[in-house]
Amino acid sequence: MTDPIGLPDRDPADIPEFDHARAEAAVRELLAAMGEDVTREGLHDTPARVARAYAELTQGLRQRPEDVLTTTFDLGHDEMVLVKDIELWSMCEHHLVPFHGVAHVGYIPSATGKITGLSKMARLVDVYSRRPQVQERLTTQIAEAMVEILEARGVIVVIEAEHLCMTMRGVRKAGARTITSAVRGQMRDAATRSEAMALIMNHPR
Ligand SMILES: Nc1nc2c(ncn2[C@@H]2O[C@H](COP(=O)(O)OP(=O)(O)OP(=O)(O)O)[C@@H](O)[C@H]2O)c(=O)[nH]1
Ligand SMILES: [Zn+2]
Repeated sequence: MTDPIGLPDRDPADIPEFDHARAEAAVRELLAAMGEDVTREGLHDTPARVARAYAELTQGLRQRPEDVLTTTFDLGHDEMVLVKDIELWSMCEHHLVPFHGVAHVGYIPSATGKITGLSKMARLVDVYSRRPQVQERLTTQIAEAMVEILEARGVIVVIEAEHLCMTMRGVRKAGARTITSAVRGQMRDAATRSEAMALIMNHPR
């Protein structure tokens, strides 16, 4: 699969194991750069903890979308399926701080009615969220994977997220939400798209 936003899509098999020793050394350096005393008791296990946390937060780099979208049934269903409000936590690749929000993923199955388990759509969101990301790429990657793996005739992905790099630092605009969408195939038809958007936006908030 090609990455729509500039990155060659790396095969997870080509990505080396998370290098814990290297990450620990880097965290120790970062603490030292802050002026912290890296030998003080409270920080003793911090480099190892942070390394483990980042290994977890970036585990999507080592996962393939096709491995999570495996369960397909052939029900001959050819109407829209939409899973709303899938919680997501990702990490902005500019500042390595979180952005979080929800993803809404809808599709119209292939002509043969190939559908996937609903939880698999949420797993797909995780695969792409647990990487250093920008919201636009995250949105497009989810849509492309749905098209390519499920051969979906139409796909819509809408992500609403708050970026902590805009909230806890920088411009400090708490509550500002960024909305991105990616629409493919039959979901581009005006009527279908507006039906999907109405279902997505009509959430009780
Ligand atoms: N398009 C896009 N921008 C993002 C995303 N996450 C963070 N950013 C932005 O990336 C930009 C990086 O801008 P720079 O000027 O290089 O960095 P900076 O000096 O830290 O910028 P400020 O955040 O404005 O302080 C900022 O405007 C962020 O808001 C994202 O998912 N998509
Ligand atoms: Zn950021």
